[in-house]
Amino acid sequence: MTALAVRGVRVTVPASTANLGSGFDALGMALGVHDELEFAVVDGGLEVEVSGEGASAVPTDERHLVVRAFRAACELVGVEVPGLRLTCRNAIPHARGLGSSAAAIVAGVAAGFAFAGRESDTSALQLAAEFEGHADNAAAAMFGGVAIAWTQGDRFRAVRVEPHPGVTPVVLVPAEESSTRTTRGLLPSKVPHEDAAFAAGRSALAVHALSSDPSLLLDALDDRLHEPYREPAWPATTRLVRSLRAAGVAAAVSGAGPTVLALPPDGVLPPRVDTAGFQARRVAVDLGGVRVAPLG
Ligand SMILES: Nc1ncnc2c1ncn2[C@@H]1O[C@H](COP(=O)(O)OP(=O)(O)OP(=O)(O)O)[C@@H](O)[C@H]1O
Ligand SMILES: N[C@@H](CCO)C(=O)O
Repeated sequence: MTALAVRGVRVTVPASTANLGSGFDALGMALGVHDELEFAVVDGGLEVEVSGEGASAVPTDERHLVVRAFRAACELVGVEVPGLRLTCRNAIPHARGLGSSAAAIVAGVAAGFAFAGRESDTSALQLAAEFEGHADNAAAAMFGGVAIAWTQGDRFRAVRVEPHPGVTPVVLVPAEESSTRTTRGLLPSKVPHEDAAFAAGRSALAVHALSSDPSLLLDALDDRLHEPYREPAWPATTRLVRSLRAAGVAAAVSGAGPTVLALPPDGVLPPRVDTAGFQARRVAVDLGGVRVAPLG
C-alpha cells in the first residue's frame, strides 16, 4: 500500500463535447463549464453531499459514479482511504451530451491518483475510459483542449491538440434528457463504405479546422455516422442542427445529444435561426482539463 500523500483534495473538472460531427468516439473538446468536488479523508464510512445539477437524481451511497471511479482509482494506485466525505457542486447538466458522466469519472480518478501523490496520466485515462466505455469525453475532461482518442486492442489512447482561439462554442441545451446508453443502442453495427469514407475525411478535417482554420468548421462538423440514426431520440435537436447549418453556422449534435453544439464566428448566432426550446449559452474552450488542489 502507498501512504496517503494528502488528506483531502478539491477537484475542478470541465464539461466536454464529443464527436464534433463525424469523429464518433474519437474527438472531444473540453468546455468552460465545471463541476467542483471536494474529497476529504475521514475515519470511516461514506458521506456524499450533492448540490446543483442532478442533485435530486443521483444516488448518495456507494453507487454514486464519482465514488465508484474514486474507489477504482485508489485500488489501482494502491492507497487505502478509511472513510470519505465527498461534496459535489455540479454545474454540468446531466444526460444532455455535455460529458457529465465523463467529468464525474475523471474527477473521481484524478482524486484517487492525487491521494497517491500522482497526476492523471495515461493509466488514469485508461481507467476513466474503461468506466465510460470510450475515451473522447474522458480525454478532453482530463487534459483539456481538443482530444483525439483511439483504441489499440483494449488500450485507450489520446493526444491533446491545442484549439484555435477562433473556436468559440455556443451550446444550445434543451430541457429534456437523453441517455447515452439508449441512443448508442440506436446505432447500426455496420455503415455503408461511402459514409465511412465521408466520416474519415470530415473528422480529419475537423482536427485541422479546430486547431488551425475555423473557417472550415461548417464542412468539418457534417456527420452521417451517428446523428441520422439517433434522430428519433431528439427530433428537435436534429431540426436545430439543420437550421443552423442551412444558415451557414457550423453545428453538430453534442456527444450523444440532445444538446446542439454551434461554433459560429465570435460565438454569435444569426438572429434568424429559431432556437426556441433551447437555452443558448456561450462557453469558453477549457484548455487545462481537470485540476486538483490540496484541501486547505
Ligand atoms: N456528477 C455526477 N455525479 C453522479 N452521477 C453522474 C454525474 N454526472 C453524470 N452522472 C450519471 O451519468 C448519467 C448521464 O450520463 P450519460 O452518459 O447518459 O450523459 P452525459 O455524460 O451527460 O452526456 P454525453 O455522454 O452524451 O456527453 C446521469 O444520469 C447520472 O446517472
Ligand atoms: N461518442 C459518444 C459520446 C457520448 O458519450 C457517443 O456519441 O455515444
